[in-house]
Amino acid sequence: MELDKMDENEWRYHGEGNKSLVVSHVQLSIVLRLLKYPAEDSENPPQTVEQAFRQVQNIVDFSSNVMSCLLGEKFVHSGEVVKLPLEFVRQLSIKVQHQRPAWRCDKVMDIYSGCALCLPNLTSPTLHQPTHTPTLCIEIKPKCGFLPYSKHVSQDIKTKVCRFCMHQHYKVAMGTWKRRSRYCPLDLFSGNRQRMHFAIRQLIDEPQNNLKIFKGGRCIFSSMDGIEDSMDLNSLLHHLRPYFQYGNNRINSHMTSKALLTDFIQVVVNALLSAGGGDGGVGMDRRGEGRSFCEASPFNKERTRHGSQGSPSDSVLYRVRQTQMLDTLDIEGLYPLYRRVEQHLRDFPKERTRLQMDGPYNEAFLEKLHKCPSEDDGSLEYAVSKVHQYRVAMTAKDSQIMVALVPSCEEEEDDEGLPGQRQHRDFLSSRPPAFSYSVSILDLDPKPFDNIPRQLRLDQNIVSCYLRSSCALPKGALPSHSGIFTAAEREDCTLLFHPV
Ligand SMILES: O=P(O)(O)O[C@@H]1[C@@H](OP(=O)(O)O)[C@H](OP(=O)(O)O)[C@H](O)[C@H](OP(=O)(O)O)[C@H]1OP(=O)(O)O
Ligand SMILES: Nc1ncnc2c1ncn2[C@@H]1O[C@H](COP(=O)(O)OP(=O)(O)OP(=O)(O)O)[C@@H](O)[C@H]1O
Repeated sequence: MELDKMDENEWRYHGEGNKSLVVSHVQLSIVLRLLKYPAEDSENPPQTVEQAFRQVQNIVDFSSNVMSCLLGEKFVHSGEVVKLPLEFVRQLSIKVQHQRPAWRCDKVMDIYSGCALCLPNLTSPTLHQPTHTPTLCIEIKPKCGFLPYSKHVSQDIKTKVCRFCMHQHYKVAMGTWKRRSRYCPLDLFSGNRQRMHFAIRQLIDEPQNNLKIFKGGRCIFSSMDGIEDSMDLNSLLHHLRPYFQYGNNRINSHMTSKALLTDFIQVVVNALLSAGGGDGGVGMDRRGEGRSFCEASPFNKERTRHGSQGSPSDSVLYRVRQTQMLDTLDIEGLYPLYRRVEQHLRDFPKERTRLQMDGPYNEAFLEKLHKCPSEDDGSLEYAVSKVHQYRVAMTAKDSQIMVALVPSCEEEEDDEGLPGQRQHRDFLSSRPPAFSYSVSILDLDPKPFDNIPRQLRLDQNIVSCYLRSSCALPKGALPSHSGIFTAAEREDCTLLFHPV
């Protein structure tokens, strides 16, 4: 890629989240991830070019020096900061505007700084021996996979029902989504194949922003139109069918939709549970802590034949969950420590730099993260360490897992994997046809220190809303798939939520 000869026609809209917009190159297997700003800032850039550059560099450093050590290098692609010509960025912004989902247009692409992150395109990895079959890619945003076990948790419900399942009630009440998802992260992270299968099936039924499927680098299944349902199961099955017609199925050219979906999910489960060997990151083993079932999950516990032992310690799920569990105190226990740090910074503003509240994310930061007294000794250092650990856990709770699959055939069995991606590659050799695969973790940006009060408010709102809506359900009734709150009640909700 020659930065001085950038042509917007060689790039297309790929996707976006809350903070960044991603475009992919039409030929090369790379993407550019550009910052987004609130639309009201579109006339005046909210930060200088230097600040934008620092922000993107911080993302790279946080990913490569911190998250990669915890999650395992093989899963993490930190990319590099690039400085793009402003005219190219402006033209690109115009070109992609009409493809952006309306619900994301409260933010605009940064057209002022020219800074972007260049990453390998994980939805269409280049193969040493190119195959004619396009890569199939599944992106899952699993969210928090454990129940808090901290003594600081004030509401018993938080130790029984997971944050995602409670949050679903709040999202529906607020009109974010029309229906609640029946996906539960504790099922996905359980390591139990039946529960994982069930979890992925629920994601397919109600993808929200937790599931996207790509074929040949193009998104073929998601609910990116927000509350308008855009996903179509039949169309997904149509795309999947050629990958799963095998043996007798191929000859008979008929495979039931159920069998097709079962095989597809099985391949994804295999990839999520598989190892990849090598480095495994440096997380703490907390597998035994906390309950492993969420009471709101519709998965019937009786169906679990062999219990849930947790995922293998070298799998992506294990690494993500271990890192999430650096949130040992829960937001309720963390908040007083945030206040301790905040008070100190108010008294000594220059300390913000020494304490690395906004980076740099280097070895010294990692050391602060690890060197934490086991008990609160009342020190600033303890509070800072815990705040840093919490922010790292937040990043892991909001990250995405990308599984890229390519059907493997004998001629390809000697190649060296999915190049451009340092992670492992293996053959999934169970009943469905063998696939070579790569697993990556995306969106490993640092979460700002100043977001912590918002986290506490959101936590209180979610719990209040859940308690209110679960009281509204008849005893023993399964959660319904419709909003519980009227517009007036929604207003009322806010009165219940305690201000911080
Ligand atoms: O707080 P949560 O759990 O709702 O997570 C936010 C996500 O909402 P979700 O519940 O996944 O739909 C939210 O995702 P959406 O915009 O809803 O797709 C963002 O990922 C947000 O992160 P950031 O502020 O952009 O860095 C996320 O905020 P952080 O809490 O990670 O800062
Ligand atoms: N390296 C990559 N290769 C392929 N696709 C990518 C890559 N990075 C991001 N994407 C796609 O772009 C989308 C948006 O990226 P990302 O999740 O990083 O945005 P974000 O704004 O940080 O998200 P969030 O809402 O969590 O803050 C992803 O969901 C994914 O589909």
